[in-house]
Amino acid sequence: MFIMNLDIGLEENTLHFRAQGHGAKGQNDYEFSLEFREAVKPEVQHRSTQRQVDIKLHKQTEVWWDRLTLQEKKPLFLAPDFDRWMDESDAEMELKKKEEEKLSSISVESRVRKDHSFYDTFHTTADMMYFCQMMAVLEVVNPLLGLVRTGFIPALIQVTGRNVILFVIFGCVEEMQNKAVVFFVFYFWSCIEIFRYPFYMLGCIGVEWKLLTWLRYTLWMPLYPLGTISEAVAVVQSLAVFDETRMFALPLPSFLGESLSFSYSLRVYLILMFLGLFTNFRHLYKQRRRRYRSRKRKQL
Ligand SMILES: CCCCCCCCCCCCC/C=C/C(=O)SCCNC(=O)CCNC(=O)[C@H](O)C(C)(C)COP(=O)(O)OP(=O)(O)OC[C@H]1O[C@@H](n2cnc3c(N)ncnc32)[C@H](O)[C@@H]1OP(=O)(O)O
Repeated sequence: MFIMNLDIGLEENTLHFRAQGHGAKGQNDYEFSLEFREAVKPEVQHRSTQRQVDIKLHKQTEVWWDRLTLQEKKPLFLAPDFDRWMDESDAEMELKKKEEEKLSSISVESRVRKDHSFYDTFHTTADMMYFCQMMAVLEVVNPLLGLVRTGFIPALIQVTGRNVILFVIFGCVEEMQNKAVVFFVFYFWSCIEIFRYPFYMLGCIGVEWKLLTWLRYTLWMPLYPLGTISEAVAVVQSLAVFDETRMFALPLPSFLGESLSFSYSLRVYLILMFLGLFTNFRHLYKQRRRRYRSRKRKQL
């Protein structure tokens, strides 16, 4: 049978079908209308093959219907497809299953959304971080001007190290901005500053809180290595991106090849990072000893 001139539509909850078919008995017109018992969604999907036309409609609300059509008497041509037939309890089960699937997809979605906030640290905090790190340049300027007794080299190592990570690795490489490592780097940086800056502020008005002083001179022990390790992870993760995008690649004379990837500079930087960690760790350890030794002497 060949089906031609197919015309299917839905008007006022009534399905209209019209087509011409060419089969064993020659050419025939086929036509029917079905008014549904309850409201159906206005979208009608249909698919026709040489043998049949499949029409798919969805109920407006997924509830059990006592019968399909508004008219009580079933049209003669209408026969159920028993492969898909469901009685009321089957339908209830199906609805329950769908409801459960919906609920579990909502909870997965909200879990994913929560995870997103973890991966979205950069976009939510970058502006604040840029501002703070630009201000942090003063930490290098202050000892130079003799305003504070901070070690110049340790301050330079710390500020330069953080700025390379923030402005170059995270700021310039979009692929890095959604990575979880951003969260860890920012977290370890911030953890110490919550105590260090209030310690300085109180120092300016000649106040000392013992617990705050202890935290300022102790927390760096776990935080500095953790901070440096997270920074190293960020640098390692960015190497491939620099290789691929050729961003900041150094142009070379043609006999040496096209360009030298920035990732090579970063490999050298990785070594400097651990030298920087060692220098600052030693510096902070000395500062701690000086602090507590001088206090003990004062107490004696
Ligand atoms: C040459 C460039 C080479 C580049 C190479 C790059 C390699 C980079 C690798 C770096 C890798 C590490 C990156 C960083 C990671 C992290 O930060 S992880 C998180 C943990 N971090 C920390 O715990 C470090 C915190 N930072 C610091 O402690 C300091 O910034 C410091 C410079 C490292 C150490 O400072 P220090 O010399 O001990 O001095 P101060 O604490 O600053 O104190 C000196 C005295 O001055 C007073 N003072 C200082 N600043 C102020 C201020 N703004 N206002 C008021 N007073 C201040 C301070 O109170 C001290 O006074 P006294 O108490 O009377 O001694």
